Amino acid sequence: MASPRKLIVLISGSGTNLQALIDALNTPRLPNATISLVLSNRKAAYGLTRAAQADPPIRTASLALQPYLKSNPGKTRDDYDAEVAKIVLNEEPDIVVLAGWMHILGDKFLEPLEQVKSEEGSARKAIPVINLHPALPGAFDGAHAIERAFEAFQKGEIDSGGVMVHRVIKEVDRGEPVIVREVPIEKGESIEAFEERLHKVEHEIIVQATAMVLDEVNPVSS
Ligand SMILES: Nc1nc2c(c(=O)[nH]1)N[C@@H](CN(C=O)c1ccc(C(=O)N[C@@H](CCC(=O)O)C(=O)O)cc1)CN2
Ligand SMILES: NCC(=O)N[C@@H]1O[C@H](COP(=O)([O-])[O-])[C@@H](O)[C@H]1O
Repeated sequence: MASPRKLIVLISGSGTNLQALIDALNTPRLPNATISLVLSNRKAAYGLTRAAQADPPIRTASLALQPYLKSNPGKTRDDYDAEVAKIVLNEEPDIVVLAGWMHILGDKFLEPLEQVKSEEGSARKAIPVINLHPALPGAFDGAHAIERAFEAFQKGEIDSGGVMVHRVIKEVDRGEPVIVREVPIEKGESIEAFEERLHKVEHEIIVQATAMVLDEVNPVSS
């Protein structure tokens, strides 16, 4: 059997989508795959506990922006992004999955992943980065998308929310969609009820999209 395809998962919070990926590892939904590292930009993220409690345990790391800047006087957000890229590239992953990673990544992260050098120094293919976003393409880019969609529904501006996994580019949430799923909002339902249905869809598509993009770069049969 070929060596397992390597995921790195970036998180900031509870990690329920990370858990969906963990639960799918080496099943027909995500065959011959391993999560080599879970990186959080918040050290208190419960997703780090989920990774540590996985069987087998998954390596974790955390690097928060503000403490990084405080302990490295003179360093900038770009330096932080470059450090995140270094951590990621050190793992030599097949794919990077942003699963609730709440930090906008700049060129100092994106560029090194676009031009990964092989041992001989020749450029080889990019490492894909995908992101889970709880909105339809172009609807509610950025943070707090669920709340914004629900509010727009209350105002009669939309009748459906949605979820997508998209490729990550510099423009936030504007990368090519990999999977898009509408999640209708029901009249009179609470935001909690809407969110619960939406998260269920997230937990499905994050696994499906990861498997799809993994198969593009390192097919399971290879
Ligand atoms: N270059 C890109 N970086 C990121 C993308 C992307 O598409 N391109 N997706 C985001 C995920 N995301 C929405 O899907 C998102 C996350 C966070 C923010 C944001 O405003 N972050 C603030 C800090 C907010 C906080 O710490 O609570 C910031 O980075 O200054 C917007 C969109 C991940 N990165
Ligand atoms: N803009 C990015 C964004 O809002 N991402 C959202 O963060 C949550 C992470 O949940 P989790 O930590 O339980 O996986 C998910 O709902 C995901 O769509």
